[in-house]
Amino acid sequence: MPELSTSTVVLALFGVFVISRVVKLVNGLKAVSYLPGRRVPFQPLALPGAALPTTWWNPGLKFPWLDRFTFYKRFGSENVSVVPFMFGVPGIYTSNLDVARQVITGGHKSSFIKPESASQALLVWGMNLVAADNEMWRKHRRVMGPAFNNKLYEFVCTETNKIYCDMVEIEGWAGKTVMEVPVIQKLTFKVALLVIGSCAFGFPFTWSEPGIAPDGSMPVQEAIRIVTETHMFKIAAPKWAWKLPIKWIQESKRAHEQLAAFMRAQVNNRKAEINDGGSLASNAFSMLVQANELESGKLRLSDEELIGNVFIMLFAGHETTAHTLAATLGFLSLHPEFQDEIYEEIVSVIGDKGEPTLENYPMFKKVLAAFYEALRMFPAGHILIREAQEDTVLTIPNPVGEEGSKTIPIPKGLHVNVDMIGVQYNPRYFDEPEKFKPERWYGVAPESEGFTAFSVGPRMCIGRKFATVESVTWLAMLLREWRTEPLLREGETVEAWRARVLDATMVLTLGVSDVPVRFVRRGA
Ligand code: HEM
Repeated sequence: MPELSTSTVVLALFGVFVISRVVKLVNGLKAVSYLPGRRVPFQPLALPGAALPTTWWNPGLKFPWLDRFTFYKRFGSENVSVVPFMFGVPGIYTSNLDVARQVITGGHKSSFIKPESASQALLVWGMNLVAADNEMWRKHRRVMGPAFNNKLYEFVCTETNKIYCDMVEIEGWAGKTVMEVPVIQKLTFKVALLVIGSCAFGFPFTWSEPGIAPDGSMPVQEAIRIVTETHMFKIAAPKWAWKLPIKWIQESKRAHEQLAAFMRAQVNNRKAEINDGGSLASNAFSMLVQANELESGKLRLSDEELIGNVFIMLFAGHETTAHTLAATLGFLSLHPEFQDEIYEEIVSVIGDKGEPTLENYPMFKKVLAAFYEALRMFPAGHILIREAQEDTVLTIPNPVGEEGSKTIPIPKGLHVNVDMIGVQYNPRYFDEPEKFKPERWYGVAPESEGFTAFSVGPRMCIGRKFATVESVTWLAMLLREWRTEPLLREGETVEAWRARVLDATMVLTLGVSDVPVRFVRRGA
Protein backbone atom coordinates (compact mmCIF):
# COMPACT_ATOMS: atom_id res chain seq x y z
CA MET A 1 0.00 0.00 0.00
CA PRO A 2 1.42 3.45 -0.91
CA GLU A 3 2.42 5.59 2.07
CA LEU A 4 0.30 8.70 2.69
CA SER A 5 2.21 11.96 3.03
CA THR A 6 1.57 14.21 6.04
CA SER A 7 0.07 16.89 3.81
CA THR A 8 -2.39 14.39 2.34
CA VAL A 9 -3.48 13.33 5.84
CA VAL A 10 -3.87 16.96 6.97
CA LEU A 11 -5.82 17.77 3.83
CA ALA A 12 -8.07 14.73 4.30
CA LEU A 13 -8.72 15.64 7.95
CA PHE A 14 -9.47 19.21 6.95
CA GLY A 15 -11.87 17.91 4.29
CA VAL A 16 -13.67 15.76 6.88
CA PHE A 17 -13.86 18.74 9.25
CA VAL A 18 -15.31 21.01 6.54
CA ILE A 19 -17.86 18.37 5.56
CA SER A 20 -18.86 17.85 9.22
CA ARG A 21 -19.42 21.62 9.60
CA VAL A 22 -21.46 21.76 6.39
CA VAL A 23 -23.57 18.86 7.67
CA LYS A 24 -24.01 20.67 11.00
CA LEU A 25 -25.15 23.81 9.19
CA VAL A 26 -27.56 21.91 6.93
CA ASN A 27 -29.05 20.06 9.96
CA GLY A 28 -29.33 23.38 11.80
CA LEU A 29 -31.14 25.01 8.91
CA LYS A 30 -33.54 22.05 8.75
CA ALA A 31 -34.14 22.29 12.53
CA VAL A 32 -35.22 25.94 12.22
CA SER A 33 -37.42 25.12 9.20
CA TYR A 34 -35.20 27.33 7.02
CA LEU A 35 -36.38 30.50 8.72
CA PRO A 36 -34.26 33.39 7.46
CA GLY A 37 -31.50 34.60 9.76
CA ARG A 38 -27.81 34.62 10.58
CA ARG A 39 -25.36 31.80 9.92
CA VAL A 40 -22.54 32.16 12.39
CA PRO A 41 -19.57 30.17 13.75
CA PHE A 42 -20.75 30.09 17.37
CA GLN A 43 -24.07 30.16 19.21
CA PRO A 44 -24.28 33.71 20.70
CA LEU A 45 -25.49 32.68 24.18
CA ALA A 46 -22.91 30.00 24.96
CA LEU A 47 -19.13 29.87 25.15
CA PRO A 48 -17.07 30.73 23.20
CA GLY A 49 -19.49 32.95 21.20
CA ALA A 50 -20.78 34.76 24.29
CA ALA A 51 -17.27 35.63 25.50
CA LEU A 52 -16.07 36.96 22.15
CA PRO A 53 -16.98 40.55 21.29
CA THR A 54 -19.81 41.33 18.91
CA THR A 55 -18.31 41.73 15.41
CA TRP A 56 -19.53 41.24 11.85
CA TRP A 57 -18.72 37.51 12.07
CA ASN A 58 -19.63 36.84 15.73
CA PRO A 59 -23.02 38.07 17.03
CA GLY A 60 -21.91 37.70 20.69
CA LEU A 61 -24.09 38.56 23.67
CA LYS A 62 -24.72 42.13 22.67
CA PHE A 63 -26.14 41.72 19.16
CA PRO A 64 -29.84 41.95 20.18
CA TRP A 65 -29.03 45.37 21.67
CA LEU A 66 -26.78 46.66 18.89
CA ASP A 67 -29.10 45.43 16.11
CA ARG A 68 -32.31 46.32 17.88
CA PHE A 69 -33.61 48.51 15.06
CA THR A 70 -32.43 46.38 12.21
CA PHE A 71 -32.23 42.68 13.09
CA TYR A 72 -35.83 41.68 12.40
CA LYS A 73 -36.35 44.33 9.73
CA ARG A 74 -33.36 43.04 7.76
CA PHE A 75 -34.86 39.57 7.51
CA GLY A 76 -38.44 40.80 7.04
CA SER A 77 -39.72 38.72 9.96
CA GLU A 78 -40.38 38.95 13.69
CA ASN A 79 -38.90 35.45 14.02
CA VAL A 80 -35.34 34.97 12.91
CA SER A 81 -33.01 32.00 13.13
CA VAL A 82 -29.40 31.95 14.29
CA VAL A 83 -27.63 28.79 13.13
CA PRO A 84 -24.04 28.06 14.20
CA PHE A 85 -21.81 25.92 11.98
CA MET A 86 -18.84 25.51 14.34
CA PHE A 87 -20.21 25.16 17.85
CA GLY A 88 -23.54 25.40 19.70
CA VAL A 89 -27.19 24.67 19.09
CA PRO A 90 -29.38 26.41 16.53
CA GLY A 91 -32.04 28.77 17.81
CA ILE A 92 -34.97 30.93 16.87
CA TYR A 93 -35.13 34.49 18.20
CA THR A 94 -38.58 35.97 18.45
CA SER A 95 -39.77 39.53 18.95
CA ASN A 96 -43.41 38.49 18.59
CA LEU A 97 -45.55 38.21 21.71
CA ASP A 98 -47.86 35.49 20.35
CA VAL A 99 -44.85 33.29 19.73
CA ALA A 100 -43.38 34.31 23.10
CA ARG A 101 -46.54 33.19 24.88
CA GLN A 102 -46.28 29.74 23.33
CA VAL A 103 -42.82 29.21 24.80
CA ILE A 104 -42.57 31.12 28.10
CA THR A 105 -45.89 30.69 29.79
CA GLY A 106 -44.79 27.33 31.23
CA GLY A 107 -47.24 25.04 33.02
CA HIS A 108 -46.95 21.30 33.49
CA LYS A 109 -48.01 20.56 29.93
CA SER A 110 -45.56 22.93 28.29
CA SER A 111 -43.31 21.60 25.56
CA PHE A 112 -40.66 24.17 26.46
CA ILE A 113 -38.39 24.35 29.50
CA LYS A 114 -35.46 26.46 30.61
CA PRO A 115 -32.37 24.61 29.37
CA GLU A 116 -30.09 23.27 32.08
CA SER A 117 -27.22 25.43 30.79
CA ALA A 118 -29.31 28.58 31.42
CA SER A 119 -30.58 27.52 34.86
CA GLN A 120 -27.21 26.38 36.20
CA ALA A 121 -26.20 29.91 37.19
CA LEU A 122 -29.36 30.17 39.29
CA LEU A 123 -28.87 27.02 41.33
CA VAL A 124 -25.91 28.15 43.44
CA TRP A 125 -28.04 28.36 46.61
CA GLY A 126 -30.52 25.61 45.82
CA MET A 127 -33.50 24.90 43.56
CA ASN A 128 -35.79 27.90 43.25
CA LEU A 129 -38.74 29.38 41.42
CA VAL A 130 -36.73 30.93 38.58
CA ALA A 131 -34.82 27.75 37.71
CA ALA A 132 -37.66 25.26 38.23
CA ASP A 133 -39.91 23.89 35.48
CA ASN A 134 -43.10 21.85 35.14
CA GLU A 135 -44.32 20.26 38.42
CA MET A 136 -41.30 21.55 40.33
CA TRP A 137 -42.20 25.10 39.26
CA ARG A 138 -45.82 24.66 40.45
CA LYS A 139 -44.60 23.48 43.83
CA HIS A 140 -42.29 26.49 44.25
CA ARG A 141 -44.84 29.03 42.98
CA ARG A 142 -47.47 27.65 45.36
CA VAL A 143 -45.23 28.44 48.34
CA MET A 144 -43.68 31.65 46.99
CA GLY A 145 -47.00 33.17 45.81
CA PRO A 146 -48.48 33.87 49.28
CA ALA A 147 -45.30 35.71 50.36
CA PHE A 148 -45.91 38.40 47.72
CA ASN A 149 -48.86 40.17 49.33
CA ASN A 150 -49.90 43.66 50.46
CA LYS A 151 -48.27 43.22 53.84
CA LEU A 152 -44.93 42.77 52.07
CA TYR A 153 -45.55 45.73 49.73
CA GLU A 154 -46.44 47.97 52.69
CA PHE A 155 -43.16 46.97 54.26
CA VAL A 156 -41.33 47.68 50.97
CA CYS A 157 -42.88 51.15 50.98
CA THR A 158 -41.96 52.05 54.57
CA GLU A 159 -38.46 50.60 54.27
CA THR A 160 -37.80 52.49 51.03
CA ASN A 161 -38.89 55.76 52.65
CA LYS A 162 -36.55 55.07 55.54
CA ILE A 163 -33.67 54.15 53.23
CA TYR A 164 -34.17 57.37 51.24
CA CYS A 165 -33.98 59.44 54.45
CA ASP A 166 -30.84 57.55 55.57
CA MET A 167 -29.28 58.16 52.16
CA VAL A 168 -29.91 61.92 52.36
CA GLU A 169 -28.46 62.09 55.84
CA ILE A 170 -25.45 59.81 55.46
CA GLU A 171 -24.46 60.97 51.97
CA GLY A 172 -24.54 64.56 53.27
CA TRP A 173 -27.28 65.88 50.96
CA ALA A 174 -29.12 67.82 53.68
CA GLY A 175 -28.70 71.57 53.24
CA LYS A 176 -26.97 71.20 49.84
CA THR A 177 -28.40 72.78 46.71
CA VAL A 178 -26.41 70.79 44.14
CA MET A 179 -25.20 67.19 44.36
CA GLU A 180 -23.07 65.66 41.62
CA VAL A 181 -23.26 61.87 41.35
CA PRO A 182 -20.77 60.55 38.77
CA VAL A 183 -22.36 57.06 38.76
CA ILE A 184 -26.00 56.95 39.87
CA GLN A 185 -25.81 53.14 40.02
CA LYS A 186 -23.68 53.53 43.18
CA LEU A 187 -26.84 54.77 44.88
CA THR A 188 -29.48 52.71 43.08
CA PHE A 189 -27.62 49.43 43.69
CA LYS A 190 -27.36 50.26 47.38
CA VAL A 191 -31.04 51.17 47.62
CA ALA A 192 -32.08 47.93 45.90
CA LEU A 193 -29.74 45.84 48.07
CA LEU A 194 -30.99 47.39 51.31
CA VAL A 195 -34.65 47.02 50.32
CA ILE A 196 -34.17 43.35 49.38
CA GLY A 197 -32.09 42.84 52.54
CA SER A 198 -34.85 44.16 54.78
CA CYS A 199 -37.95 43.08 52.90
CA ALA A 200 -36.90 39.76 51.38
CA PHE A 201 -34.34 38.49 53.91
CA GLY A 202 -35.76 40.28 56.95
CA PHE A 203 -32.46 41.72 58.20
CA PRO A 204 -32.30 45.32 59.37
CA PHE A 205 -29.72 46.71 56.96
CA THR A 206 -28.47 50.29 57.25
CA TRP A 207 -27.11 52.82 54.77
CA SER A 208 -23.90 53.31 56.76
CA GLU A 209 -21.25 50.66 56.16
CA PRO A 210 -21.48 47.85 58.73
CA GLY A 211 -18.40 47.34 60.88
CA ILE A 212 -16.84 44.01 61.77
CA ALA A 213 -18.63 42.24 64.62
CA PRO A 214 -16.75 42.09 67.97
CA ASP A 215 -16.05 38.35 67.49
CA GLY A 216 -14.39 39.14 64.14
CA SER A 217 -17.19 37.59 62.06
CA MET A 218 -18.43 39.25 58.92
CA PRO A 219 -21.77 41.08 59.31
CA VAL A 220 -24.61 39.62 57.24
CA GLN A 221 -25.06 42.86 55.31
CA GLU A 222 -21.42 42.77 54.26
CA ALA A 223 -21.59 39.06 53.40
CA ILE A 224 -24.62 39.65 51.18
CA ARG A 225 -22.92 42.55 49.43
CA ILE A 226 -19.82 40.43 48.71
CA VAL A 227 -21.88 37.43 47.58
CA THR A 228 -23.85 39.63 45.18
CA GLU A 229 -20.72 41.21 43.74
CA THR A 230 -18.88 37.91 43.25
CA HIS A 231 -21.84 35.91 41.94
CA MET A 232 -20.37 35.53 38.44
CA PHE A 233 -17.15 34.13 39.91
CA LYS A 234 -19.13 31.64 41.98
CA ILE A 235 -20.90 30.42 38.86
CA ALA A 236 -17.95 30.27 36.51
CA ALA A 237 -14.87 29.42 38.60
CA PRO A 238 -13.75 25.79 39.01
CA LYS A 239 -13.45 24.43 42.58
CA TRP A 240 -9.64 24.78 42.68
CA ALA A 241 -9.90 28.52 41.98
CA TRP A 242 -11.44 28.98 45.44
CA LYS A 243 -8.15 27.87 46.98
CA LEU A 244 -6.10 30.64 45.35
CA PRO A 245 -4.51 32.88 47.99
CA ILE A 246 -6.10 36.03 46.57
CA LYS A 247 -7.68 38.35 49.13
CA TRP A 248 -11.03 38.96 47.42
CA ILE A 249 -11.46 35.26 46.58
CA GLN A 250 -10.85 34.25 50.18
CA GLU A 251 -13.17 37.01 51.36
CA SER A 252 -15.86 35.81 48.97
CA LYS A 253 -15.41 32.20 50.15
CA ARG A 254 -15.81 33.33 53.76
CA ALA A 255 -18.88 35.37 52.87
CA HIS A 256 -20.50 32.36 51.13
CA GLU A 257 -19.77 30.03 54.03
CA GLN A 258 -20.94 32.43 56.71
CA LEU A 259 -24.08 33.28 54.84
CA ALA A 260 -24.94 29.63 54.22
CA ALA A 261 -24.60 28.83 57.94
CA PHE A 262 -26.54 31.94 58.88
CA MET A 263 -29.40 31.18 56.49
CA ARG A 264 -29.76 27.62 57.78
CA ALA A 265 -29.99 28.95 61.34
CA GLN A 266 -32.54 31.55 60.21
CA VAL A 267 -34.82 28.90 58.67
CA ASN A 268 -34.80 27.00 61.96
CA ASN A 269 -35.46 30.14 64.04
CA ARG A 270 -38.37 31.14 61.85
CA LYS A 271 -39.88 27.66 61.90
CA ALA A 272 -39.62 27.60 65.69
CA GLU A 273 -41.21 31.06 65.97
CA ILE A 274 -44.10 30.10 63.70
CA ASN A 275 -44.68 26.77 65.43
CA ASP A 276 -44.68 28.53 68.82
CA GLY A 277 -47.50 30.75 67.51
CA GLY A 278 -45.33 33.89 67.33
CA SER A 279 -46.50 36.88 65.29
CA LEU A 280 -45.54 36.78 61.65
CA ALA A 281 -43.00 39.35 60.42
CA SER A 282 -43.67 41.25 57.19
CA ASN A 283 -40.60 40.09 55.26
CA ALA A 284 -40.82 37.59 52.40
CA PHE A 285 -38.51 35.05 54.09
CA SER A 286 -40.78 34.67 57.15
CA MET A 287 -43.92 34.52 55.01
CA LEU A 288 -42.27 31.93 52.78
CA VAL A 289 -41.44 29.74 55.78
CA GLN A 290 -44.99 30.24 57.07
CA ALA A 291 -46.57 29.21 53.73
CA ASN A 292 -44.27 26.21 53.59
CA GLU A 293 -45.22 25.06 57.09
CA LEU A 294 -48.83 24.80 55.87
CA GLU A 295 -47.78 22.35 53.13
CA SER A 296 -47.13 18.69 53.68
CA GLY A 297 -45.49 15.73 51.96
CA LYS A 298 -44.17 16.27 48.45
CA LEU A 299 -45.55 19.81 48.29
CA ARG A 300 -43.34 21.07 51.10
CA LEU A 301 -40.04 22.71 50.14
CA SER A 302 -36.82 21.51 51.76
CA ASP A 303 -34.70 23.94 53.80
CA GLU A 304 -32.30 24.16 50.87
CA GLU A 305 -35.15 25.08 48.53
CA LEU A 306 -36.40 27.74 50.96
CA ILE A 307 -32.94 29.27 51.05
CA GLY A 308 -32.67 28.97 47.25
CA ASN A 309 -35.84 31.04 46.93
CA VAL A 310 -34.72 33.74 49.35
CA PHE A 311 -31.48 34.09 47.39
CA ILE A 312 -33.19 34.13 44.04
CA MET A 313 -35.03 37.26 45.18
CA LEU A 314 -31.63 38.85 45.68
CA PHE A 315 -30.32 37.86 42.26
CA ALA A 316 -33.56 38.42 40.34
CA GLY A 317 -34.54 41.63 42.09
CA HIS A 318 -31.37 43.55 42.88
CA GLU A 319 -29.58 44.32 39.61
CA THR A 320 -32.80 44.50 37.62
CA THR A 321 -34.40 47.15 39.84
CA ALA A 322 -31.15 49.10 40.35
CA HIS A 323 -30.43 49.37 36.63
CA THR A 324 -34.00 50.33 35.77
CA LEU A 325 -33.90 53.11 38.38
CA ALA A 326 -30.62 54.32 36.89
CA ALA A 327 -32.09 54.30 33.37
CA THR A 328 -35.20 56.16 34.60
CA LEU A 329 -33.06 58.95 36.06
CA GLY A 330 -30.93 58.97 32.91
CA PHE A 331 -33.94 59.53 30.66
CA LEU A 332 -35.57 62.01 33.04
CA SER A 333 -32.36 64.07 33.05
CA LEU A 334 -32.95 64.61 29.33
CA HIS A 335 -36.62 65.54 29.82
CA PRO A 336 -36.99 68.43 32.29
CA GLU A 337 -40.53 69.11 31.06
CA PHE A 338 -41.58 65.62 32.08
CA GLN A 339 -39.86 65.98 35.44
CA ASP A 340 -42.00 69.06 36.12
CA GLU A 341 -45.16 67.09 35.39
CA ILE A 342 -43.95 64.34 37.71
CA TYR A 343 -43.15 66.86 40.42
CA GLU A 344 -46.67 68.28 40.27
CA GLU A 345 -48.12 64.79 40.50
CA ILE A 346 -45.98 63.94 43.54
CA VAL A 347 -46.94 67.11 45.40
CA SER A 348 -50.60 66.61 44.54
CA VAL A 349 -50.49 63.10 46.04
CA ILE A 350 -48.32 63.52 49.17
CA GLY A 351 -47.83 67.27 49.52
CA ASP A 352 -44.52 68.89 50.49
CA LYS A 353 -43.74 66.75 53.51
CA GLY A 354 -45.72 63.50 53.35
CA GLU A 355 -44.30 60.08 52.56
CA PRO A 356 -45.69 57.71 49.92
CA THR A 357 -47.82 54.84 51.23
CA LEU A 358 -49.03 51.69 49.54
CA GLU A 359 -52.50 53.24 49.42
CA ASN A 360 -51.40 56.16 47.28
CA TYR A 361 -48.96 54.13 45.14
CA PRO A 362 -51.49 53.79 42.25
CA MET A 363 -51.84 57.59 42.17
CA PHE A 364 -48.22 58.04 41.06
CA LYS A 365 -49.22 57.33 37.47
CA LYS A 366 -46.55 59.50 35.87
CA VAL A 367 -43.75 58.29 38.11
CA LEU A 368 -44.72 54.72 37.29
CA ALA A 369 -45.00 55.56 33.57
CA ALA A 370 -41.44 56.95 33.57
CA PHE A 371 -40.16 53.78 35.28
CA TYR A 372 -42.05 51.49 32.88
CA GLU A 373 -40.84 53.42 29.84
CA ALA A 374 -37.20 53.25 31.00
CA LEU A 375 -37.71 49.51 31.57
CA ARG A 376 -39.14 49.15 28.07
CA MET A 377 -36.04 50.78 26.62
CA PHE A 378 -33.66 48.80 28.86
CA PRO A 379 -35.52 45.53 29.56
CA ALA A 380 -33.40 44.05 32.35
CA GLY A 381 -34.58 40.46 31.69
CA HIS A 382 -33.42 40.79 28.09
CA ILE A 383 -33.47 37.22 26.91
CA LEU A 384 -35.75 34.39 27.97
CA ILE A 385 -34.14 31.16 26.79
CA ARG A 386 -36.28 28.07 26.27
CA GLU A 387 -35.62 24.62 24.87
CA ALA A 388 -38.12 22.24 23.28
CA GLN A 389 -38.28 19.16 25.53
CA GLU A 390 -40.11 17.19 22.82
CA ASP A 391 -40.94 17.52 19.13
CA THR A 392 -43.62 20.19 18.88
CA VAL A 393 -44.87 23.05 16.68
CA LEU A 394 -44.97 26.86 16.81
CA THR A 395 -47.68 28.99 15.28
CA ILE A 396 -46.13 32.07 13.74
CA PRO A 397 -48.37 35.03 12.85
CA ASN A 398 -47.87 36.52 9.40
CA PRO A 399 -46.10 39.90 9.14
CA VAL A 400 -48.02 43.06 10.12
CA GLY A 401 -50.70 43.85 7.57
CA GLU A 402 -51.15 40.19 6.50
CA GLU A 403 -53.90 38.06 8.00
CA GLY A 404 -53.30 34.52 9.27
CA SER A 405 -50.39 32.50 10.51
CA LYS A 406 -48.24 29.51 9.64
CA THR A 407 -47.17 26.53 11.70
CA ILE A 408 -43.60 25.31 11.78
CA PRO A 409 -42.25 22.09 13.34
CA ILE A 410 -39.87 22.49 16.30
CA PRO A 411 -37.64 19.47 16.95
CA LYS A 412 -36.70 18.42 20.49
CA GLY A 413 -33.62 20.31 21.71
CA LEU A 414 -34.12 23.46 19.58
CA HIS A 415 -33.79 26.74 21.47
CA VAL A 416 -36.53 29.34 21.06
CA ASN A 417 -35.37 32.58 22.67
CA VAL A 418 -37.69 35.43 23.48
CA ASP A 419 -35.68 38.52 22.63
CA MET A 420 -37.15 41.00 25.08
CA ILE A 421 -35.26 43.87 23.45
CA GLY A 422 -36.82 42.85 20.13
CA VAL A 423 -40.29 42.78 21.73
CA GLN A 424 -39.88 46.18 23.42
CA TYR A 425 -38.58 47.80 20.21
CA ASN A 426 -41.12 46.06 17.94
CA PRO A 427 -43.19 48.71 16.09
CA ARG A 428 -46.14 46.28 16.11
CA TYR A 429 -46.50 47.05 19.83
CA PHE A 430 -44.89 50.49 20.28
CA ASP A 431 -44.92 53.43 17.91
CA GLU A 432 -41.59 55.25 17.65
CA PRO A 433 -40.01 52.56 19.86
CA GLU A 434 -36.64 54.31 20.07
CA LYS A 435 -38.22 57.39 21.73
CA PHE A 436 -38.69 57.82 25.48
CA LYS A 437 -42.44 58.41 25.68
CA PRO A 438 -43.79 57.75 29.20
CA GLU A 439 -47.19 58.99 28.07
CA ARG A 440 -47.68 55.73 26.14
CA TRP A 441 -48.38 54.12 29.54
CA TYR A 442 -50.97 56.63 30.75
CA GLY A 443 -54.27 54.92 31.38
CA VAL A 444 -52.71 51.43 31.44
CA ALA A 445 -53.67 49.72 34.71
CA PRO A 446 -50.64 49.09 36.99
CA GLU A 447 -51.37 45.35 36.97
CA SER A 448 -51.78 45.15 33.16
CA GLU A 449 -49.93 42.48 31.18
CA GLY A 450 -49.08 45.29 28.75
CA PHE A 451 -45.84 45.83 30.68
CA THR A 452 -44.35 42.84 28.95
CA ALA A 453 -40.79 43.50 30.14
CA PHE A 454 -41.80 41.58 33.28
CA SER A 455 -42.75 38.68 31.00
CA VAL A 456 -46.31 37.43 30.44
CA GLY A 457 -48.52 34.59 31.59
CA PRO A 458 -48.23 32.42 34.69
CA ARG A 459 -44.42 32.75 34.80
CA MET A 460 -44.56 36.53 34.79
CA CYS A 461 -42.16 38.13 37.30
CA ILE A 462 -43.45 37.46 40.80
CA GLY A 463 -41.48 40.48 42.08
CA ARG A 464 -43.05 43.01 39.73
CA LYS A 465 -45.06 44.86 42.35
CA PHE A 466 -42.18 44.63 44.82
CA ALA A 467 -39.96 46.37 42.23
CA THR A 468 -42.50 49.02 41.21
CA VAL A 469 -43.58 49.91 44.78
CA GLU A 470 -39.94 50.30 45.76
CA SER A 471 -39.04 52.32 42.66
CA VAL A 472 -42.06 54.61 42.73
CA THR A 473 -41.54 55.32 46.43
CA TRP A 474 -37.85 56.14 46.04
CA LEU A 475 -38.37 58.21 42.90
CA ALA A 476 -41.26 60.15 44.49
CA MET A 477 -39.14 61.05 47.51
CA LEU A 478 -36.15 61.98 45.35
CA LEU A 479 -37.88 63.92 42.57
CA ARG A 480 -40.00 65.98 44.96
CA GLU A 481 -36.80 67.47 46.34
CA TRP A 482 -34.43 67.34 43.38
CA ARG A 483 -34.34 68.06 39.68
CA THR A 484 -31.99 65.75 37.78
CA GLU A 485 -29.71 66.88 34.93
CA PRO A 486 -27.01 65.21 32.83
CA LEU A 487 -23.60 65.60 34.48
CA LEU A 488 -21.63 66.63 31.39
CA ARG A 489 -17.91 66.29 30.77
CA GLU A 490 -16.10 69.48 29.89
CA GLY A 491 -17.30 70.65 26.47
CA GLU A 492 -19.76 67.74 26.14
CA THR A 493 -23.16 68.37 24.58
CA VAL A 494 -26.36 66.81 25.89
CA GLU A 495 -26.62 64.73 22.69
CA ALA A 496 -23.09 63.40 23.21
CA TRP A 497 -23.97 62.60 26.86
CA ARG A 498 -26.98 60.68 25.69
CA ALA A 499 -24.97 58.66 23.17
CA ARG A 500 -22.24 57.94 25.74
CA VAL A 501 -24.47 57.14 28.69
CA LEU A 502 -27.67 55.56 27.43
CA ASP A 503 -25.92 52.49 26.07
CA ALA A 504 -26.30 48.97 27.40
CA THR A 505 -24.12 46.72 29.53
CA MET A 506 -24.98 43.04 29.36
CA VAL A 507 -24.07 40.06 31.46
CA LEU A 508 -26.83 38.10 33.18
CA THR A 509 -29.17 41.06 32.94
CA LEU A 510 -29.31 44.10 30.70
CA GLY A 511 -28.35 47.37 32.31
CA VAL A 512 -27.52 50.91 31.37
CA SER A 513 -23.90 52.16 31.32
CA ASP A 514 -22.77 54.30 34.26
CA VAL A 515 -25.17 57.25 34.47
CA PRO A 516 -23.59 60.51 35.68
CA VAL A 517 -26.17 63.02 36.96
CA ARG A 518 -26.36 66.32 38.78
CA PHE A 519 -29.16 66.88 41.27
CA VAL A 520 -30.29 70.47 41.78
CA ARG A 521 -32.55 71.20 44.74
CA ARG A 522 -36.00 72.41 43.65
CA GLY A 523 -36.66 76.02 44.58
CA ALA A 524 -32.95 76.71 45.22
C1 HEM B 1 -37.22 45.94 37.31
C2 HEM B 1 -37.16 44.83 38.00
C3 HEM B 1 -37.42 43.44 37.48
C4 HEM B 1 -37.51 42.98 36.19
C5 HEM B 1 -37.33 43.76 34.89
C6 HEM B 1 -37.80 41.56 36.25
C7 HEM B 1 -37.99 40.75 35.14
C8 HEM B 1 -38.35 39.43 35.20
C9 HEM B 1 -38.59 38.59 34.05
C10 HEM B 1 -38.50 39.04 32.59
C11 HEM B 1 -38.90 37.35 34.51
C12 HEM B 1 -39.21 36.10 33.67
C13 HEM B 1 -37.93 35.29 33.53
C14 HEM B 1 -38.09 34.01 32.72
O1 HEM B 1 -39.20 33.50 32.57
O2 HEM B 1 -37.07 33.48 32.24
C15 HEM B 1 -38.86 37.40 35.95
C16 HEM B 1 -39.12 36.33 36.77
C17 HEM B 1 -38.95 36.37 38.15
N1 HEM B 1 -38.63 37.46 38.93
FE1 HEM B 1 -38.35 39.34 38.28
N2 HEM B 1 -37.87 41.19 37.57
C18 HEM B 1 -37.66 42.31 38.36
C19 HEM B 1 -37.68 42.37 39.74
C20 HEM B 1 -37.86 41.30 40.58
C21 HEM B 1 -37.86 41.36 42.03
C22 HEM B 1 -37.73 42.65 42.84
C23 HEM B 1 -38.00 40.07 42.48
C24 HEM B 1 -38.09 39.56 43.89
C25 HEM B 1 -38.13 40.28 44.97
C26 HEM B 1 -38.09 39.21 41.31
C27 HEM B 1 -38.25 37.85 41.34
C28 HEM B 1 -38.53 37.06 40.24
C29 HEM B 1 -38.81 35.64 40.32
C30 HEM B 1 -38.78 34.80 41.59
C31 HEM B 1 -39.10 35.21 39.01
C32 HEM B 1 -39.48 33.80 38.54
C33 HEM B 1 -41.00 33.72 38.44
C34 HEM B 1 -41.48 32.36 37.91
O3 HEM B 1 -40.82 31.77 37.07
O4 HEM B 1 -42.57 31.95 38.33
N3 HEM B 1 -38.01 40.00 40.18
N4 HEM B 1 -38.52 38.67 36.35
